[in-house]
Amino acid sequence: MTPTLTISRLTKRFGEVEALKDVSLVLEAGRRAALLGHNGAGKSTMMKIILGLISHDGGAVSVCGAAPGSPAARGQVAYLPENVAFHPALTGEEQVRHYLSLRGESPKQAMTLLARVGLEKAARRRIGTYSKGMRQRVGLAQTLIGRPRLLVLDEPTSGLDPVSRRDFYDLLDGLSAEGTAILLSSHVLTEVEARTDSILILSGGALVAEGTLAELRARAALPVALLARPAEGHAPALAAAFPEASTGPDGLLRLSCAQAEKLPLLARLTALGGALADLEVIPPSLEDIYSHFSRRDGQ
Ligand SMILES: Nc1ncnc2c1ncn2[C@@H]1O[C@H](COP(=O)(O)OP(=O)(O)OP(=O)(O)O)[C@@H](O)[C@H]1O
Repeated sequence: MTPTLTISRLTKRFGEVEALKDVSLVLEAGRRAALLGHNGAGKSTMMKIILGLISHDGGAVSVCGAAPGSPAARGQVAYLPENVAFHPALTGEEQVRHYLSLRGESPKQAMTLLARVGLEKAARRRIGTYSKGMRQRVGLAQTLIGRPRLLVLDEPTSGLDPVSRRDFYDLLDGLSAEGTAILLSSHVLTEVEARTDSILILSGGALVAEGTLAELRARAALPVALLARPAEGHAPALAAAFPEASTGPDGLLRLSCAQAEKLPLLARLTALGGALADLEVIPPSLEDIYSHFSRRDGQ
């Protein structure tokens, strides 16, 4: 089956700026990919090219087998911008009916779409009275018109509280289970970890990493930190046993090792028995992994 989105060796230049450099990726039906990257990394440029809003200089992009921006591609792709704006005086139902008419679809579907995103009860209220999370749901309802096979969502959860975010991702899970491919940009690493199938990191226009978080974690091979609390009166003995460790002002012994050396180090520490009051193992954080890959020149 043709992948929903195929990008090969994509390049885009704005004058002196190389916004995208040789980017290749494939997004299969039903897969959810998170696009991460620093400000100016090229995320919006990539989304605009996929949507057919701007042209590219080199390489190829195919949306469900069609060229971006062609009628065939436009019928299969939907976009939710970061700052979605609706008319505050319209009700949710009126707004979605309007979009349905613009797409040549029956406005009667409005309530079904709003129910799909959990807005059936508020559908007849003015959008001006909606919370940010509810407005995002109107936006998502609008993207579902015509059952697109690819959703492109630009920071869809920015400004949402944790519960609204979880609800939003629950909706996306349902859509991906039906075969919709989802490409979303985000700066919230913790949410994309659990709620997407793969992570794409753009840095300076290049795709520098692609995979599940577990794969990226393994590839980054960042050190693991261990914090050991000495038992009363055992701090000097512990420090002597681990000369490579540093002791913080909190009295904790700080050690760092490669992932493969973690168990031998733990064994050495636990062999000390009563000299140790507590031990904490701290794996590299999502931020550590992200900054490992997205480091820009000179940073
Ligand atoms: N129309 C344009 N004209 C000139 N330069 C542009 C244009 N659009 C984007 N750029 C440049 O291309 C690079 C990539 O920009 P882009 O907007 O794609 O980044 P981004 O990853 O979406 O950033 P952000 O997270 O801040 O939205 C930046 O250096 C930007 O200044």
